[in-house]
Order: sequence, then C-alpha cells, then structure tokens
Amino acid sequence: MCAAYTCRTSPDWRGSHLVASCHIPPGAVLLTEAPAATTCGDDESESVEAALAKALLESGRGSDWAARFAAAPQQRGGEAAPPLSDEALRRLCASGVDEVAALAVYDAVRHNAFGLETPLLGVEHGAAFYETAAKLNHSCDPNCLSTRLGGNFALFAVAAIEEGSELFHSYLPPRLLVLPRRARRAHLHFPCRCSRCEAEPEEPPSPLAQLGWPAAHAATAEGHLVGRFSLLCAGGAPREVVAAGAGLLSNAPLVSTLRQRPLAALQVCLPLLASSWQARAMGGADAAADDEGGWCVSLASDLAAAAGVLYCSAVCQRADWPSHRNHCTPVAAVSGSDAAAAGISRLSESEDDGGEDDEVDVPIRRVGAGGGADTETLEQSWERMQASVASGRAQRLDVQYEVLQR
Ligand SMILES: C[S@@+](CC[C@H](N)C(=O)[O-])C[C@H]1O[C@@H](n2cnc3c(N)ncnc32)[C@H](O)[C@@H]1O
Repeated sequence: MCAAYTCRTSPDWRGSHLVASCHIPPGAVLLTEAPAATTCGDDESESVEAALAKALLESGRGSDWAARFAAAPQQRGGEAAPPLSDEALRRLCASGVDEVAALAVYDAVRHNAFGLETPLLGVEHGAAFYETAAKLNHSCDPNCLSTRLGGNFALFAVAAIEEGSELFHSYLPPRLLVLPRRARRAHLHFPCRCSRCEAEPEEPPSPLAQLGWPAAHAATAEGHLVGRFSLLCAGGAPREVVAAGAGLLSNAPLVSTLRQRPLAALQVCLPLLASSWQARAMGGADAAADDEGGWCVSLASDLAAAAGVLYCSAVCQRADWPSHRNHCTPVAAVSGSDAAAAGISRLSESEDDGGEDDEVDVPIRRVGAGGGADTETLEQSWERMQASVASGRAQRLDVQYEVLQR
C-alpha cells in the first residue's frame, strides 16, 4: 500500500486533518505512533494537562513547536480543559521556561491531548500527546479505529476508504457511539460537524429526559416507554461467553446498529470478556448454577444502564438492593402525568419499600425475533432465563419492550 495519508489544512472546522492518499482496505494499519510525552496524572496538585505541558516543555518543545498545533480560530471555544491558572503558569515557568512558551504548549495540549484509559475498566490513568494523531478529526461514524496500547497510539481502517477521503476516528469511547446525537453531544467539548451528526435530526427534548429518565428510553407515538436491553447469565469460560455474545447477532436491531457502526461491536465484546473474568473470579460455572448467587451482567451497558439495573432473578435483585438503593434514581422522582402515562409508578412503590417481598412486576410486551409481540412480566422473563441457565449453557436474554400503560 502507498503512504496511507497526507496532512491537509482547510479553512473550515476541519483545520489540519489527515486524508487518504490512496484506496485503503478495511483493517489496514494506518499509523502507529509513540507519544511526544505522557503523564500518569498521579500528582493531584496539578491537572493532567498542566503535567503534560510540563513534560513537553522539559523535553525542549516550545512556542515554535506548539504553533503547529494551535487551534484555528473557528476551533477555539468549547469546553476543552480550562485555561491555565496563574499558579499553574508559575509552576510551569519554575524551571526557567518563558511564559509565552508555557502558555503556547499548554494550549496545544488542551486542544490535542488524548486521555489514556484502561481498555476494559475504562479507568483514566493519564494523558499523552501524539504529534500526528493530533491532526485527526472526530466523527461519530468513523472510518478508523484508534486505540492506545500502553502509551502508544495505533490507527486502523474499519471501512474501505477512498483516496482523498478524510480519516476520522472517534474521540468518544465506542459505547457512546450507539447513543443518539443529543446524548453524544454531551460528551464532546465542541459541536460536532461530522456527517452523521449533520444528517441526524436533533431530537426534540424528551419529556422523559427532562424528568431525568434515561435517554435511551423513547416514548412512542402512543406515549409508551420503549426500551431494549440485553442481559447475559454466562458460563465460566471465555469461549462460552464470547459464543453467547456471538448469539447476540440474532438480535436484529442490534445487528443493524453494529453493521452501521462497527465500533459498537467492540463495546459489546469488552463487557463480555470482563464479565467472563468476573465470573471466573466468582467461582466459574458453579456461580451461574447457584440459585442464591447467580450474577447479572449487562451486555450493551449503556442500554442496560439506561433501562435501570437488570437482574436475572428476584433473588439477585433483593441481594443487591442494600447497595443499589444508595445510587438508585428513584422512579418516585418522576411524578405527575408523565409518570402516570408511562405507567411506572408501581415500579417505584414496589422498589422503594425495600421489604423482603418486593418484586418488580412491570408488564411488558415482548417483541420476538419474528416481530410478533406477546405480553409477559419482567419476572416471567427472568424465570425464562433462569430456566435456560439451569440447562447449563451460557444464555442470554434479549428483550425489546414497551412499558404498557396502566
Ligand atoms: C485534535 S484537534 C484535531 C485537529 C484539528 N483539525 C486541528 O486543526 O488541529 C481537535 C479539534 O478539532 C476540532 N474538531 C475535530 N473533530 C471535529 C468535528 N467532528 N466537528 C467539529 N470540530 C471538530 C475541534 O475543535 C477539536 O477541539
């Protein structure tokens, strides 16, 4: 393959950006880059950005270097890291660096640095500056996947890219790419101009969102709440878990999401593997077979989180309640006609009295693979799944549901 990309500059929001210099097949490795500097962010007295600027200044980078990364006027603003405080500037200059250089390097960092996080847990552990990767713009429907391995940056094509097309990766973690535009926007520090955002209508503020109800729930024209979740009670071995995850591909709405957004597929796999390891730590296959100690795992974690915490059984739900009640968004907070229309008040009452016998018993309409719908309660769904788990195989339960009006 030819040198995969060239750097171009345009006067619009794209500023400096990377463009394919030939046809690129999916899967091609386009860039691997060591950082110009990294920081592990363990000094609580300064921000990771200030620490990174300090490391760059100490390696001899100054104003001339920083000018290559200065944000174009149309890219300024937004909510990137805050400007440098006087105290932080004083500390940066303590080693003899002049103020102009310190401010310029800090500015380059605040608009171009990458956070470093652990792949599975998503724990932030520092930041890094990559000189070439800094030129990559963001898209919510990216044609490239970037990853940080150790402190290094790697970029892969996830689609065929035509010569002359811009290379985009996502500044957002894959799990957030399945969210609608408004929800994604909250995680970016600039108004996104990518083709997906430009094409997606801005959703009108949902009455449910105003009530603090999760964004992944949408009200149908009839005013019902619609949600979707995938839940896995898996066996103890990674291959069982991954096989069950592959089974998820029979879920038509999810498949279409994954086809359109290949990065979302990664996010489905990572929790699967994490859950598998967790299962092993908890005693492997025996844990799954144990009526009292079954464990609950969400697959598409954003959807599951949005749907509330999902349990494989009333036993698990009760067991978790002492801890869950501390961070539960009380459904009781959703009051008035919207709540009544959504038919969620009974869920609130049954969850909130905390007694031994509380069970979530929301009627749902289950939408089967063939599109036919029948009605069952969540409790009946859990029972179905428990029966599957008792059969000894890794099982999952995918339910697309409407909460029916009462
Ligand atoms: C790491 S820089 C990317 C390179 C940048 N084009 C340049 O000229 O330096 C990140 C900045 O580019 C802009 N940017 C990147 N992707 C964008 C997008 N999809 N929509 C709007 N602005 C974007 C934002 O201003 C963001 O803070």
